[in-house]
Amino acid sequence: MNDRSRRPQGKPYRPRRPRPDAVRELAYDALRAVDERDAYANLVLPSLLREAERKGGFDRRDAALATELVYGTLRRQGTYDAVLAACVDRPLREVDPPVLDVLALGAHQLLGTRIPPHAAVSATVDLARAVLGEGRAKFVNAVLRKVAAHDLDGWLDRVAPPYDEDPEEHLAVVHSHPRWVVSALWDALGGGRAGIEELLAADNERPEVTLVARPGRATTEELVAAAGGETLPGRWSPYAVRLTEGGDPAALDAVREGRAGVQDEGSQLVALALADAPLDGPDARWLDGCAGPGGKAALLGALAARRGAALLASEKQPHRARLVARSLAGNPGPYQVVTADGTRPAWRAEAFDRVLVDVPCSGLGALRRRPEARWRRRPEDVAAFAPLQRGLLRSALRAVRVGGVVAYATCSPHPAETRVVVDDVLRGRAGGPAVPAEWIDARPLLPGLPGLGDGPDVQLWPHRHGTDAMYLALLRRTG
Ligand SMILES: C[S@@+](CC[C@H](N)C(=O)[O-])C[C@H]1O[C@@H](n2cnc3c(N)ncnc32)[C@H](O)[C@@H]1O
Repeated sequence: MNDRSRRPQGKPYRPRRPRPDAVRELAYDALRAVDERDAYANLVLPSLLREAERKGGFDRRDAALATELVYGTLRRQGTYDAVLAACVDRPLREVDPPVLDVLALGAHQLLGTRIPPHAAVSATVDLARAVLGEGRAKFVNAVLRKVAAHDLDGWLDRVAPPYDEDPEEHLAVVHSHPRWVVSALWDALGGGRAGIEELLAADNERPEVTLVARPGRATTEELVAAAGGETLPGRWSPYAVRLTEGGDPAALDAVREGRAGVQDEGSQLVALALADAPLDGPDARWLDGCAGPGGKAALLGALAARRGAALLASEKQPHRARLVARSLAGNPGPYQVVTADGTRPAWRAEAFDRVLVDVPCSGLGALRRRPEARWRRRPEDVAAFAPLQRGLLRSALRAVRVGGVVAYATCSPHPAETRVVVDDVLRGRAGGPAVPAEWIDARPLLPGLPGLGDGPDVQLWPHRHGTDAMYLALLRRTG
């Protein structure tokens, strides 16, 4: 008698259809949202995690694994695509996107984690059965068995061209960046192979969560005590605390009450350098012309309050202006939040003593924070920002009084968004009159930071400074 004949009469046979484990199912849902709806992983994942925790049976370790699977799969997508292309007998663009997402999730478990290979394959095939069906699960199984034949280094030897033959393509595959991004970052950084490799590797690391204790509102000691031991002081900013074990910043009272916030040290340094730039004459009116969502505005507001200065925080997008208002709520000194287009300002010329314009940009300096961003950006995006960046800088220079200081900042190191924009505006190139202004050497305003180059502007780097790749130019209006 075989097993089949022993089944109780009347109960229909159902092939085994195991439930995939909840962690992988959640990771797959996040990858689909990023792929299908252009969602941002750092927004979609927390909401999926909250939902899973609400339903129960999903603990902190599950959340950590799901986060690692989603972020790692997205960051390493370029490398995994090269590996998968070698294991699939048709072009990857002919493979359905949901199947590719499952394959990439499996490849990450096999090549980028310590999950044992048999567990990585079987858990991913279970997921495939549930979300793709039996036929495609067999395909997933066959492909992942091929992927499992080598470790990551073994695959890189096979799929990346030798560095000597094609350095940019080699780095693109090994460090999982689009080739044009490798090229752009290398141009901006300069130097040889070691530096660019360190930068690309830093982009693939999960950044520490850094907090800012807004001066006069919270102290770093308070944050360290509340965070419970797993912290380090900031590398450069006296107001920074690093949560070395991650942790949940929203659980801290100071963060919930807006007295502290989550803020990369690079962003803190931009606000501090503007506040500390030498100034003759009055120092009473400060402007943040591109304030949303409000991180730098909140630090500037606290610094301005200590000096008896007032801050005007302006933002074009109404929903982002609301976020600015939230981040400034409770600021101890005078401030106002307005919704305004910074290129057609609602304020008088020469009304301010210090002005920040942290302009919209390609974000190539913050790739470690947004794992999918590098695959979404296109080379033409970089040039597309330039007219707006020039317009905002010109308006900022008109808004500041003679002798006052403007800080121009980007979270991109691309010269077309940084030095070229500033030079164009100072020289009256690219469609606008020259505004009389001179450079201020920004380097002494970032004390202790190594490798700041020849100045007068400053470019920060993740691999050198542990910050996002923020750019800062400081200018003084001269006429
Ligand atoms: C890089 S973000 C600023 C980040 C902000 N300084 C912070 O630290 O939270 C640039 C901001 O400029 C805003 N923006 C874009 N075009 C603008 C314009 N014409 N005038 C004013 N703000 C603008 C964007 O909506 C975005 O919120």
